[in-house]
Amino acid sequence: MSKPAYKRVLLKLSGEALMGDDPYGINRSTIERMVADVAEVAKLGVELAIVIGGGNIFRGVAPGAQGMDRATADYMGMLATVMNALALADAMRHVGITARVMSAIGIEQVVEPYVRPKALQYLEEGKVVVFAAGTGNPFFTTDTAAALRGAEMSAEIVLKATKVDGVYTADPKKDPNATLYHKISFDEAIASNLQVMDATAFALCRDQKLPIKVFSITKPGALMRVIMGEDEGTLVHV
Ligand SMILES: Nc1ncnc2c1ncn2[C@@H]1O[C@H](COP(=O)(O)OP(=O)(O)O)[C@@H](O)[C@H]1O
Ligand SMILES: O=c1ccn([C@@H]2O[C@H](COP(=O)(O)OP(=O)(O)O)[C@@H](O)[C@H]2O)c(=O)[nH]1
Repeated sequence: MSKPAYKRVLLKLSGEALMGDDPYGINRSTIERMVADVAEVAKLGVELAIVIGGGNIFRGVAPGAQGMDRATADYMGMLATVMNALALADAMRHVGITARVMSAIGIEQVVEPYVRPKALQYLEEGKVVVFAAGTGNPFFTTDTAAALRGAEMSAEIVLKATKVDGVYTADPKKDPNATLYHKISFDEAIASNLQVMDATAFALCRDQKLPIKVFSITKPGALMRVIMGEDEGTLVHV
């Protein structure tokens, strides 16, 4: 049997993908399907660190946040990721995977704080670590948190599981003529201002020589194919 291509990965799960076809929130069958994919990979012995987004919850409260101070709205967004992280860890428990949630902002009664050596220890013990609250700072995104935690955990690659199946020449949701890249360099992605990930995340990964794979979370078996090093999604490389 072929072996996984990676020993340790940082998986960024889109918050917005969690809502499935619902207008906002967490869709039960969607999260169960995502967790089934993750469990399959964890059972291969691949060490999994996960950063989860918050767009699915934050989008629901966004109309009420209009005109709000940006930093305050961002803290609400970070709290949304904590809710998703708790839901994700609980769904993993249901399928026999031990997960630990660590938060970048202090809310000790709810989840333990992020402590790098502790996170590394969990990974070595074969537990899945779910990083909540992004970087803990407003004006950042969970994509940047994925780049940061990926570097801190010495992950071999950042896997961005999103709603599209890779990086396109333009936003495929807006431009029907956009074509998919098989691979693209960080410099090219930044210079072309491709919006699939923010420039801060791209720059951090480029400087740390941490490659990114962008692929679809809704496509059956895509995560496993990425883990096995098969041809799937787009590789963003140095
Ligand atoms: N050049 C591009 N290639 C692929 N996707 C793009 C591009 N430009 C914009 N996008 C959009 O970026 C979205 C993914 O980024 P984001 O909204 O941050 O998702 P996530 O919730 O996964 O973090 C895609 O759904 C896609 O519509
Ligand atoms: O380090 C971070 C990470 C996230 N956020 C806030 O949390 C929200 C939810 O994260 P994101 O949009 O990245 O989630 P996703 O796109 O994956 O659903 C963001 O919009 C920001 O408002 C933040 O302020 N700092």
